[in-house]
Amino acid sequence: MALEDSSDDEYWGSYTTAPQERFTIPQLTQPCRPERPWLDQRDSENLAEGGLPEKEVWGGSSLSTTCSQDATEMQADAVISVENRTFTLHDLLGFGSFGSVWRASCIASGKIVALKEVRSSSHDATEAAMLEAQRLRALRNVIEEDDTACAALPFLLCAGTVVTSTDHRTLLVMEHIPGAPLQQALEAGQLCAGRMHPLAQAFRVAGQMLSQISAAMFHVSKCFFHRDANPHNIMVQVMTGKFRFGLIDFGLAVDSAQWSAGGWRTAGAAGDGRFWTESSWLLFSHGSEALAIAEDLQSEYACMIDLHSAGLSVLQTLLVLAFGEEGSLVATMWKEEAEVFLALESLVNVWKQYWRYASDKWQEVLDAFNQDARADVKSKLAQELAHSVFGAYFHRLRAALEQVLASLKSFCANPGGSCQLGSADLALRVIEALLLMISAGRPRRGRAGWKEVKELFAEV
Ligand SMILES: Nc1ncnc2c1ncn2[C@@H]1O[C@H](COP(=O)(O)OP(=O)(O)OP(=O)(O)O)[C@@H](O)[C@H]1O
Repeated sequence: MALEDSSDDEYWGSYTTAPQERFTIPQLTQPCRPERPWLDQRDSENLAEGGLPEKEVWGGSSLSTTCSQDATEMQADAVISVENRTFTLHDLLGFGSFGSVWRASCIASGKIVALKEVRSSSHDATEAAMLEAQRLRALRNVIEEDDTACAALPFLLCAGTVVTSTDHRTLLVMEHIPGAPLQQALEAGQLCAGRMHPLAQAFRVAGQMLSQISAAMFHVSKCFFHRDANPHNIMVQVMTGKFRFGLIDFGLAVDSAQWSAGGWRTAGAAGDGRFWTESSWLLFSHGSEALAIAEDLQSEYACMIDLHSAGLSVLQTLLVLAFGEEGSLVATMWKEEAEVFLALESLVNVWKQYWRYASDKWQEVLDAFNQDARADVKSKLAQELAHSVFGAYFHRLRAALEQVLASLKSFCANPGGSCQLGSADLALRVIEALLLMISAGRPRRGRAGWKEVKELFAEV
């Protein structure tokens, strides 16, 4: 089977370290950054052919480019100008692979914003930062007066590039999404229950996450596939027992209509492999021709990558909160709920196996990426038929979810006992949503899938 040229691979952001044995959540530490082959060759050709004329880059307002010998250093209290507006930097929100993101305030309005700095010495990297700005600006147009959805997205406020004597500095000023990345919040135990039973808390968090993310993604999917929707990029804020979720980092987003109509053939797999579909692994290991002749998997790749990765993120959150990092059963079994607990226990066991396998494979990919041995790892994964192993895990996860669903239905049919699940009805909806989202190579869903999930949580 012919392998794709390695230049088709897109950059996987900050996922240079993957967890080893823990089944739960990615490690926080992200020490080394590889090179930045983040723009795939064909993208860069499109850009070079004039795909983004300078004046149109920012979707309406012109690109602000200034020349300077010396760009102001990013540090607390520094005053930074972007497109005729000035901002004071406060504190560092995070490092991405491409730069730092600061909490800042607009001096004129006092509005709190997130200000991302991307420094680049290559033309391609600067254009990719511009492309991200363009996507963030386009996001605003896709929201149809839906406040919940708006709150969850980092709309662009303004952007510009400073050309210094040594490099280009692109600044993106966007809506500040409060809170912390989900992965970080889970590790720090920020979402754990107070007095509530961990299972009830797990379903409550998962329900709110599904409700808010589906409301935002229902709109976003009209325009984009995010391609990296996972606990690194899902933000969560805890506010007196409520959770506010958001989605950041549209650096890998693609036009969803073009993508579903075949555009997927021209880009490599992107994002964090632990949240990929079977079809993403097939594309990565065997190349796009192999995916082109696998009808169902092609359809999955063309329509379901965000649903699937967000679904796995919710499942991980649910299980980490319900069972703790070791995946052990903390619940005292009550007779009425015993069947549900047993089904959940089977689910967590399959998840642990899945997570160990996915983490190992992803680590192999990252190691190869850092050693410039991508063709070798693809060939190894192709020989092992790794995509089929992923597919088998997704079938097992879905079967375990079906079991939980059946046990919940029978529990709901005979109510009366003590309920540590909190609301059994909410638990049912969470599991139904996960079955809509986590894919085992099933055909088309796309926006329809987000609509179905959104409707499940309409009144939550
Ligand atoms: N709009 C925002 N509001 C609040 N915090 C943000 C926002 N955007 C980014 N951050 C913070 O900055 C960090 C890095 O941002 P981002 O992921 O966009 O950078 P990146 O260089 O694209 O990273 P990656 O390596 O993940 O691709 C995030 O993990 C988050 O903590």
